Amino acid sequence: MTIKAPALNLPGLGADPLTQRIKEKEKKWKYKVAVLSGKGGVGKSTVAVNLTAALAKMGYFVGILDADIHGPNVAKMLGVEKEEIYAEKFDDGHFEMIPPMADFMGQVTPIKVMSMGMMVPEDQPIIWRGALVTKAIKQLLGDVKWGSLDFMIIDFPPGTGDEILTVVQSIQLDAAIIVTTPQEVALLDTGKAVNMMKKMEVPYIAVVENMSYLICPHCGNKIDIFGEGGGEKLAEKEGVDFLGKIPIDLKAREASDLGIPIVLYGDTPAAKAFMEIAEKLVNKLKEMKGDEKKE
Ligand SMILES: Nc1ncnc2c1ncn2[C@@H]1O[C@H](COP(=O)(O)OP(=O)(O)OP(=O)(O)O)[C@@H](O)[C@H]1O
Repeated sequence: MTIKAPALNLPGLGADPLTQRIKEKEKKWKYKVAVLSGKGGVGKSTVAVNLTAALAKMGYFVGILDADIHGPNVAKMLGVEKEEIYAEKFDDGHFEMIPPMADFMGQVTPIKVMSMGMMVPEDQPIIWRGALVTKAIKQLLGDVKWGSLDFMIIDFPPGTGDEILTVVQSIQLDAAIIVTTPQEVALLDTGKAVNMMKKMEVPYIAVVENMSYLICPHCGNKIDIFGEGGGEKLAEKEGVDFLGKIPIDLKAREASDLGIPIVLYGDTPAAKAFMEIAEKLVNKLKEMKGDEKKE
């Protein structure tokens, strides 16, 4: 007896339950923003965490997904690294992890955090190969009880690898924020990340320049140690937006080690720059989606 052949149940074709769950969850996230960088160490996670905290400070409900499988630091930067993660079991047998909320000095914030670092045992080295990366990222999107969010912020590893591809193929990103520093070596790689986002047809692409200048702690003067405008010129050349510059903040390391974002740590020039960048981003996204602008 022959029967009509069923379609192959391949991941990515929309037939598998995890892909379906991601699609359902995505409907409850208003704005989806990726934070990435061409080069490592430029402060991408610092920008992702502070953008998240700035949005929370503005009254938004924010989820942050740390998709940096090689160096997941977001949870530590938000002070939730040692949390025990609980999960809910569903009737069909799948589990969903419950993301912890970040709290600073006893005050709970509207920030839900989920990081690869929380989900893999610290004492077991994992060799991250393509299929593993894809599965892990998809689980962090679809097997987490994210609920309704104003913003879903995703922090990626540096470069243009599998993690970004998986996310872009799984959900419809609204924006990609590409972090650079003013140095030539960083700018070269930043151009590649911008072009990847263009190829992926992400609707809004913008560059942020981190560690751009120093404010002299004694005299309050701005010191341009790297010369002017590398990130801004690159954005202009590539035809994407430039969202702003963040100065070197001498309190950044202290804040990061304490698990407190700079924007919640003190009234520093970097904190002010992060708030301005977050406001510009909110206004841009609202404008794009035809939502009411923040005054
Ligand atoms: N504006 C800033 N002023 C001072 N220090 C900063 C600033 N931004 C980031 N840093 C510091 O630079 C270091 C690297 O930052 P971060 O971990 O955010 O970079 P990254 O690009 O995410 O790194 P990776 O390549 O590992 O993903 C950290 O010690 C952080 O505290």
